[in-house]
Amino acid sequence: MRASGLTKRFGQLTAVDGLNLRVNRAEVFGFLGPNGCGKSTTIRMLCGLLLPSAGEIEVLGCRIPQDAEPLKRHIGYMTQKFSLYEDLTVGENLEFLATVQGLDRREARQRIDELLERYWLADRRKQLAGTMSGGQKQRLALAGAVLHKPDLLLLDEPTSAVDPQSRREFWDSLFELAEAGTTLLVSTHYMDEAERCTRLGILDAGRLVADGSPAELMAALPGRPLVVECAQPRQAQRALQGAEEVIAMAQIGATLRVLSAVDDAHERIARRLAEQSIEATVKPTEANLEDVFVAVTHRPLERAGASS
Ligand SMILES: Nc1ncnc2c1ncn2[C@@H]1O[C@H](COP(=O)(O)OP(=O)(O)OP(=O)(O)O)[C@@H](O)[C@H]1O
Repeated sequence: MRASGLTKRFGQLTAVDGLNLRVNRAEVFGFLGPNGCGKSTTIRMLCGLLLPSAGEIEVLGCRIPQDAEPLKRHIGYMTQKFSLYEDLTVGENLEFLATVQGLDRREARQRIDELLERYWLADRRKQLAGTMSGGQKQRLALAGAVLHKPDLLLLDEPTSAVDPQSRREFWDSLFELAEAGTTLLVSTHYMDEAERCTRLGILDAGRLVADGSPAELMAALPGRPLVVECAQPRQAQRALQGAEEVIAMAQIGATLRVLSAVDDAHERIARRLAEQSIEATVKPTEANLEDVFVAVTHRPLERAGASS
């Protein structure tokens, strides 16, 4: 999948701004970014549901939007909001989708049986979809999205409404699909999910601000992360605000994570805090994706993942 100069304007707002993107076959490409940075808009353009204001898209050898119709048979799309029929049973939802996808009756019956088994839904076939838990609904939505064996699956924050255990199971299912050759593009707010992607694109205000494997992004981090442990992390954050050696800061639980580009940051930060009579321990720490996120978006993670 390739996109170049991809842009979407809604009136005065440029939601996606000149995005260049390349996703290779069987890759698990993660889209990471704060709320409203343009992830959903990009995904909707990539699967031909939304017309770009400018730019070119090529998916599985087809040009979007010109060839969007034949491409629909080869791609699957799953949104963060449950979009199946709550007043139909699990089985009826899949049967309906199989009809929409043009599967013949025998083929549909076989495929539905297979997917109900694979996604642990076999004993829920007759249950109304609306009465299932968040995790079960997402498994059903995934079964629906892969019913026609798409080559490319686009998932827009598929795990935002499910608990950590269900998220892990859901990701196991995604890797199973990738292993079988499906290309996956998945947007997420969660760092643990981002870490599992083979490649990541970080979006901020409609622009791609980082692109690479999690290891590459961490290696390219400008500077070294430090952890400041003190009784009042917010007070420490205020004391370091605007300091020239600080690239970015984020409060993580009871500690403050500080990114700095200078070699003697450790001593300089400890001195600044001492000058303001803030008792703190400053320690170097291993870089993680959260640091990359904070460095490229200049936003703390809590705010980025606060809603949806
Ligand atoms: N149909 C629309 N009309 C007007 N503005 C829109 C429309 N769709 C999206 N936007 C705006 O475009 C921007 C990007 O929205 P988008 O939903 O793509 O972000 P996102 O990164 O998916 O956010 P979230 O993580 O909250 O789902 C936002 O400012 C949003 O309000």
